Amino acid sequence: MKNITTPATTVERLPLYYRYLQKMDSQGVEVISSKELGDGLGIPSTQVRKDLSYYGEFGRRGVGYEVSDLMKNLERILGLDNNWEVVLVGAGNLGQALVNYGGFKKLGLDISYVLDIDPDKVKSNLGNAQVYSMKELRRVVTDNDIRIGIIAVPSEVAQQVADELIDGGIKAIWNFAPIHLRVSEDIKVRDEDLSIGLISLSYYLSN
Ligand SMILES: NC(=O)c1ccc[n+]([C@@H]2O[C@H](COP(=O)([O-])OP(=O)(O)OC[C@H]3O[C@@H](n4cnc5c(N)ncnc54)[C@H](O)[C@@H]3O)[C@@H](O)[C@H]2O)c1
Repeated sequence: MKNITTPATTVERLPLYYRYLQKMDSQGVEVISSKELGDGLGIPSTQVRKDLSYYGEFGRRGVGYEVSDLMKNLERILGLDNNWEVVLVGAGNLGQALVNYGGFKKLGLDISYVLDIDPDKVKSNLGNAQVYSMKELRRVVTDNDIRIGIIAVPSEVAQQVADELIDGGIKAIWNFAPIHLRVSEDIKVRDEDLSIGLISLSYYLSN
């Protein structure tokens, strides 16, 4: 696999391809061209072909890609064939919305464990997950060999929560708290800030 030099922008587009293929598959589409795939996502077909070429030779010239075959390859490339169990810290407004969203599970990403510091929330159920006390963090993470954690706590405590997750064995963090987390190089952090999307729309309307 040539993904050592794969540009980050290509990696960001792979989930879009995968999701679109899932949609096409559910509609019974068996073969798709790079043009159809690109048109569905607003991405030039040349870019689609280039992105996929980092990972091998998929599809046939003049015919296109077999949808199920390309999906399987993307599942492998994206690690979605692993069926990751995910731990979420912070059963507040955002945490509840994330747990209740059914789309992650369809991608093989299951928010199976939720932790919170609030005793009123501990032992309650959130979606299919039970809420655990923070005292149980290490046990939950190590016993279940969980590698991915989501942070949905106030920013003042996010670093401390990140440290606790990492101590427990978490290797990748999806961080929704609006702070920059300090972590060692072997930990992958993905910051998510929905307000940036809204602010950028405000910017475009103002300029
Ligand atoms: N990135 C985004 O787009 C986005 C959108 C909304 C909220 N946020 C951020 O997500 C975070 C949560 O927002 P919210 O609206 O759900 O807040 P909230 O107050 O509704 O929920 C926070 C939860 O974290 C728990 N908590 C507090 N300290 C904790 C600790 N030390 N350990 C474990 N749990 C702890 C609280 O008990 C509560 O259940 C905030 O940092 C907020 O800024 C980000």
